[in-house]
Amino acid sequence: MAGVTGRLVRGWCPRAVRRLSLLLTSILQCLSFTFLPVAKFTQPFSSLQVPAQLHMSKTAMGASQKDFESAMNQVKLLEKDPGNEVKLKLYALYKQATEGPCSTPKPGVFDLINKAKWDAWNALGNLPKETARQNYVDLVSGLSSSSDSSSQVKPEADREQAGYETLVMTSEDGITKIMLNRPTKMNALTTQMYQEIMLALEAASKDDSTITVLTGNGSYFSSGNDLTNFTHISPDEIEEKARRGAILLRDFVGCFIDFPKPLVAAVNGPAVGISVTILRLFDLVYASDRATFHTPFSHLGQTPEGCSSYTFPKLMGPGKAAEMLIFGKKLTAAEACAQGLVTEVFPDSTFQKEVWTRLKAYSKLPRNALRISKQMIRNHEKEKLHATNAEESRILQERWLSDECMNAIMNFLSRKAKM
Ligand SMILES: CCCC/C=C/CC(=O)SCCNC(=O)CCNC(=O)[C@H](O)C(C)(C)COP(=O)(O)OP(=O)(O)OC[C@H]1O[C@@H](n2cnc3c(N)ncnc32)[C@H](O)[C@@H]1OP(=O)(O)O
Repeated sequence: MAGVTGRLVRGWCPRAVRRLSLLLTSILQCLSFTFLPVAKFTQPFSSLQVPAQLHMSKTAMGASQKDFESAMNQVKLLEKDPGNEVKLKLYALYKQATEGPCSTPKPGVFDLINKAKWDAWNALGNLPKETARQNYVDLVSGLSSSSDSSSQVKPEADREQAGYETLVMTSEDGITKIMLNRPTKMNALTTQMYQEIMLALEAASKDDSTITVLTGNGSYFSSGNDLTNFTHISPDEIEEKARRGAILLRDFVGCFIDFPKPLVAAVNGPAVGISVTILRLFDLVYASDRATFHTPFSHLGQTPEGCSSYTFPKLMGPGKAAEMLIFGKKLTAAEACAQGLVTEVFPDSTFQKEVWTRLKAYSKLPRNALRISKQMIRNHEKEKLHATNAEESRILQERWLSDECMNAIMNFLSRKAKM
């Protein structure tokens, strides 16, 4: 070590050489931690949760305390992460079986994980302790057998993460891919989808991957907010729905603002509304030349979100931002690239191959350096982004109650009926 340092700094004073040598030694020590093998995933889920609908099959007999304890031990030995949804079910059943119905105060909206756990437990209502215990045992037994069989066929690196209904989440080659999966509805974002994306981002931020990618299944990246989110609401519920929608929007966009690792959008096709505005919160945006970028907010009686009222004028100047955000001008992929919204455009025929080859190469770069550099670039404006997000959500809450907005949504929904 001292020899290497000595060669590097020939001609320096001995004290400086000693200091540099010490510094290099400590850097190498730190790096050695980075290369330690990742411990096998055996995180205990004992504090986590079986669905209420996991019927009453054996409930009449009831699982014994011994069966229950043995199921808790089995959970700790699971080799495959059963996914967030199942973990939440395990958690809720465990709490119900041991403490009875949920009576603790509801965690705040920003406390995402504890709120999801509280919601799952609370959803079990007055399910009797014995039934919860039996359902827990049934669920774990199902998990153990499926984990036995799946481990024989699926390689560790390519496991699809269970528990999402509107997404497909996979981790492979240091890349976690979150794929929007409602291709027949152009990946329009339902309330459930916003929530699942938040959970997926939370999981991706903590997993071993280097890069996280958001993409769409089918011909669209996403057609934005699902306009049916605004339907089936009785007049006395409207204000409460708008209030909750604004909270959901703020939390959703907040997850992108705070995401700690390099985040890439692989825009496989047209993008509309919120799926366009959040792109400025990604570190790289790769687009197929078939993609278009459309924010028809005024047409819908709505206003910009995803921090675009701040990021777009800063990126492309107020005039170009106004064309998009106020007048709803749709950009081609090449135009979006010229405005800096898209990093690079690829021919649709080679989009997948080129993007994934590029990302696989990037994912081999030192993970911590990528993460720290991303945070250095992003930290400057985080506060401003959160303030913008809160303001945009507040204004949209009012817009959703306006006649302009309601009429525009009714027009869209009645369009098919008129055809
Ligand atoms: C709490 C969060 C708030 C966040 C606020 C966000 C603001 C926004 O995102 S605003 C943008 C909202 N999105 C739109 O305005 C797009 C609406 N959709 C369309 O204009 C067209 O569907 C589209 C141009 C995307 C595609 O047109 P086509 O190629 O003609 O396909 P179809 O219209 O036949 O679509 C197939 C199928 O999907 C349904 N669909 C598509 N997008 C949406 C959507 N955003 N909301 C609800 N449903 C959507 C469409 O109705 C069709 O369904 P079926 O009729 O049942 O086949």
